[in-house]
Amino acid sequence: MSTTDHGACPAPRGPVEVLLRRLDPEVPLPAYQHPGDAGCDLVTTESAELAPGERAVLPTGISLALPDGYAAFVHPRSGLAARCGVALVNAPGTVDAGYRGEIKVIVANLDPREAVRFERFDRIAQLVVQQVEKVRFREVEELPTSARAAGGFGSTGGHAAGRTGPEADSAEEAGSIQQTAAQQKHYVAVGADRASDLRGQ
Ligand SMILES: O=c1ccn([C@H]2C[C@H](O)[C@@H](COP(=O)(O)OP(=O)(O)OP(=O)(O)O)O2)c(=O)[nH]1
Repeated sequence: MSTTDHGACPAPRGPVEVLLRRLDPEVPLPAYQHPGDAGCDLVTTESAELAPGERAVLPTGISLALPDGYAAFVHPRSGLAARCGVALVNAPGTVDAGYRGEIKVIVANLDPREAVRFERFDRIAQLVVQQVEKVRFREVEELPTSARAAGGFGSTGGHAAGRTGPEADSAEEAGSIQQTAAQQKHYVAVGADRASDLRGQ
């Protein structure tokens, strides 16, 4: 469909070709699960077990040559995060266009009580490839004004705005302890799905 058929909507772009090398001959190629998905899944080629609070750097068995002007970002999988407490320590990990080494995933088990186990070829993260701008910094004495100015870190209200003094802090603390107990009940309820989420079944 051309641009004129849709008014202001640009025509969809075709996929960008990215050169990929398998470092493990059996590793499946990263694949998008659904049309329209932003990320394709990365698997671990090594099994691993992480105790609560432990982290590991897991190999994916692939390396890439991204075109200039692109980068790939290693993002967490929300199902693993919600069901197992698995996070990526450096999320999102940045894979530079010039990097030719194996892509690795730095996983951490944030669950306070349960270990998490990854088997070979479990899907542990997703890779989002994006165009990135190269900028040239120009130093100035003063920046142009803006509506937000230097406001940040809760300046528009909400959770962080309440934490202003010792009393507010202890009320927050009591609230968060209650919340943790409620969350732990929820973890037990969803725990049965932990294994299936790793494999996406
Ligand atoms: O989650 C990640 C993050 C990075 N990398 C690879 C690709 C990236 O191009 C390279 C370097 O990453 P980064 O620049 O984040 O690391 P650094 O600690 O700044 O190291 P360096 O000094 O090598 O740039 O490591 C991964 O495989 N997985």
